[in-house]
Amino acid sequence: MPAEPESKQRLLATAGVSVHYGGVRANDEITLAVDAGEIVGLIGPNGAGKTTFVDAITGFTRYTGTVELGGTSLDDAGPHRRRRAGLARTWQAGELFGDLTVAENLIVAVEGGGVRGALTDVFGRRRRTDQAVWNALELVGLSELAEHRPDQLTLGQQKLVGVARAIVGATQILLLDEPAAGLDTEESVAFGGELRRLSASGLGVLLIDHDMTLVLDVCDRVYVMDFGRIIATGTPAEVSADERVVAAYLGSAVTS
Ligand SMILES: Nc1ncnc2c1ncn2[C@@H]1O[C@H](COP(=O)(O)OP(=O)(O)OP(=O)(O)O)[C@@H](O)[C@H]1O
Repeated sequence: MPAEPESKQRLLATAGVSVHYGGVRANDEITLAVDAGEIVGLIGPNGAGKTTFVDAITGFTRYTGTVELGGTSLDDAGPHRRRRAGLARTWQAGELFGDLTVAENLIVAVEGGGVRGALTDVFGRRRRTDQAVWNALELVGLSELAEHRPDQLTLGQQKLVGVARAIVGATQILLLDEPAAGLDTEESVAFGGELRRLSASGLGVLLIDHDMTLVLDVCDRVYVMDFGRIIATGTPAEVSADERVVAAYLGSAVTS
């Protein structure tokens, strides 16, 4: 077997991940990898099993198979330990707190325990949090908007706050579940540029989105899921030319 190129550092590796919901085989033997600095797409029709996969690897739903981060198994770890190990996710409905500033939205996420507890925490802990919050905002290019409220931001910027909120603290892999939903073409292009900048910092990104232009533009590799299985994988050019993928998902939208 050919050796992996030395420059690639494997961060996330799953093997044979399967999830059953009653009689539904929501994930069927999913084997997938994300390297440092890489953006990997996971696409497929509604109900294909994409969110289930994120739920499984982040420890929110039971699975069989194996999930490793940096060569260490996470299979016995709950969601909090997986997050502390460096696996971060966004949620499909990732609304921000409208009454809090951008920075406060991140502080609440990292410290938990409610808004008041987070904002009145002891001095030392706040300082560490402030640094982590600042770093996350820097990574998505929003540090100048830290004291703004969400309604003073464009929708694209609000989406980036959601990304920053997910990566506060040590993060190796970022799992993005439909992060560009609702963005217009221009905002989606700008969002994609920020994702590329973010991955260039060494983060591995798994991007789930129905915006095919975004996925095919920013991803290094793409996995295509249908009925819980991976039906194709390759570069954006390879998967968009794959007949099975076109039949299952892409239709004429991308090929035209
Ligand atoms: N908690 C659950 N209990 C039972 N069935 C579920 C549960 N979550 C998902 N499913 C089923 O598992 C299958 C995969 O759903 P999933 O939400 O993972 O798909 P998806 O690819 O993320 O879809 P979408 O693109 O619409 O978000 C579907 O048949 C769904 O109805």
